[in-house]
Amino acid sequence: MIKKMQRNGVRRAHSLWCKSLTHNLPHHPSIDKFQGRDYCSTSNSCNDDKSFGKESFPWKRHSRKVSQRQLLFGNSTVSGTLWEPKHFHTFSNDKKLLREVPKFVKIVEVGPRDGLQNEKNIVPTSVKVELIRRLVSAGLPVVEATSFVSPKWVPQLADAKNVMDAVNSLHGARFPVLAPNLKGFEAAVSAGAKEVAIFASASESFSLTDINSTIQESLLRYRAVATAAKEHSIPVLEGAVPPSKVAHVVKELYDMGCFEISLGDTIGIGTPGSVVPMLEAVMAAVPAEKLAVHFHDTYGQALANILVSLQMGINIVDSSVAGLGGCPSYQK
Ligand SMILES: CC(C)(COP(=O)([O-])OP(=O)([O-])OC[C@H]1O[C@@H](n2cnc3c(N)ncnc32)[C@H](O)[C@@H]1OP(=O)([O-])[O-])[C@@H](O)C(=O)NCCC(=O)NCCSC(=O)C[C@@](C)(O)CC(=O)[O-]
Repeated sequence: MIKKMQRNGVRRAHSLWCKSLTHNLPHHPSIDKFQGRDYCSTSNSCNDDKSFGKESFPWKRHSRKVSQRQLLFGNSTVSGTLWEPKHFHTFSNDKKLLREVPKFVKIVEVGPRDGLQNEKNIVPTSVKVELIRRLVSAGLPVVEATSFVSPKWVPQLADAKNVMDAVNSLHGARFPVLAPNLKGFEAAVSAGAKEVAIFASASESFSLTDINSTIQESLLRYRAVATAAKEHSIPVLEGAVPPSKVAHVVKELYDMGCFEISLGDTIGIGTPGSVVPMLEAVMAAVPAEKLAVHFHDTYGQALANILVSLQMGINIVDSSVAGLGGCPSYQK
């Protein structure tokens, strides 16, 4: 996101913001990156994408061989809804467009979790904690602090308990953590977490790669987490990923009691042309106020995607400090 902002000429405001957060943090390659020495990071990087298995991704970048019209109307599940005449009318002729953007937008900062989970070098706990402290003092109301996932799968966040021990003494923000199963949920609760986020994929192949289970198995697992969370009065968020079955998975998670569902374009291939129909489908199943969006700027589309989401009534947006981010299961 930050990279895109730089290209659009608003670098100063944002690089100052990032710098104030990361200035004087102990020397570490990941932190050096925040400080501008190397912005080409993880899944937000300029590297090319790859697909998962044989499943087709409606959000996936289309081949350049198809015509522009096919690009927009392609035969995927997201075909062309944005660009039907009614949408042209709404988006290009309606002078009230900007007034339709929500008056209040909540930013959910996921850098310490999504950003650092994919760093090659493991960031020391003290640096993570200092970063979180600075994000809170910058005024961010929600900072995803870490993940209680298997350290074999994500060694970068193996210090989740220690991070939470330190974060528990910080005030002024909420600190949700990720939990992929009951084991993670229980560890999160004993470490003092007050909110957990679960993450389900709408893609079978991605689900297998990321959490070693089918979508159905993951939903069963999450039902157990949601039930345990209700018993502890702990709110559950959800970070869903890609394409075709998004609305179905989102509805399942909503019915399970998730209070907020973040729609993640994990590999950064979303464009307004795919985001609008995806949101239309999801918003037909779940109220807009329950939804958040989570974009990666891999191909420079994050700001455009955020804008159309705001215009459609979404008012919760995930951010990641310095544009860090990426999913360890998705390696280029
Ligand atoms: C889900 C599992 C655990 C399945 O992994 P598995 O290997 O199938 O698990 P298992 O149940 O067979 O257990 C294997 C071992 O892991 C342990 N284990 C089991 N669970 C836990 C736990 N919670 N915490 C700590 N340890 C755990 C368990 O105790 C056992 O230990 P052993 O007996 O071998 O010593 C694994 O696949 C996993 O941890 N995956 C996490 C992957 C991940 O974090 N991905 C990134 C998050 S998603 C994301 O970034 C996208 C998002 C949300 O940001 C949106 C966007 O970016 O767009």
